[in-house]
Amino acid sequence: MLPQRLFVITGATGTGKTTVSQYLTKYYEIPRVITHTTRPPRPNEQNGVAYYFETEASFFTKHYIEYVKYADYYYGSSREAITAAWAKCAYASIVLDTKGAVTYVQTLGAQVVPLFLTVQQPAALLARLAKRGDQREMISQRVASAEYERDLQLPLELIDQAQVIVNDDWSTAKNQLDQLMQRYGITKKTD
Ligand SMILES: Nc1nc2c(ncn2[C@@H]2O[C@H](COP(=O)(O)OP(=O)(O)O)[C@@H](O)[C@H]2O)c(=O)[nH]1
Ligand SMILES: Nc1ncnc2c1ncn2[C@@H]1O[C@H](COP(=O)(O)OP(=O)(O)O)[C@@H](O)[C@H]1O
Repeated sequence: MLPQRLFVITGATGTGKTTVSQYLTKYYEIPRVITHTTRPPRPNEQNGVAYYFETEASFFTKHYIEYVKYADYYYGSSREAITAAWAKCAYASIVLDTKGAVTYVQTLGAQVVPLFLTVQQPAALLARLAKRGDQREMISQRVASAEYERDLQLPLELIDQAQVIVNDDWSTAKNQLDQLMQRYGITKKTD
């Protein structure tokens, strides 16, 4: 039986975490663990697909491995959700802020494969967020947050552990992901 592994995808807003998780689902059939948030949905985000969208009252009725406050909203992930993803597949991915990524490495140890996404010029992220359809006030609020600033840097706790993916160019990042999947013996399903 394959060992159960969790690809923890982390990095600042706009660096491509969701894009990477969608790529792993589409081409490697790796399901993403859906987390909970009190942030309002963006255009095209569906409840139960992008996140479980919660009110502050409903958020605190769930059982979390960890939860964080990020740019004024709560985000949390449950052990039940990971167990459900692993029931479908030996591998799963989850998209977390760097604080959550560190907690996962410390809690699940070798089962976690952290991927840290970055870009050489963080200023380029603003245009990506606008193109994604984020509202201007939400972009300003996000980039002004201490969490955004923090997540631009690889945390000390992940320095020897994380695969760093510089996502300036998507085809280069994709190649790096394909090589990583090969190393874990995970075959590409479609091209
Ligand atoms: N620690 C933790 N972080 C989460 C969780 N769910 C989402 N996040 C992170 O919260 C941050 C904000 O997410 P979001 O508002 O969707 O912004 P995005 O990074 O621009 O897509 C991102 O770094 C997400 O990876 C969670 O359950 N726990
Ligand atoms: N290498 C890239 N070059 C240009 N745009 C990109 C690249 N990778 C992702 N994007 C786009 O940037 C936006 C933010 O990516 P996303 O995956 O939503 O980031 P995150 O989940 O980290 O906030 C999306 O519209 C996505 O399509």
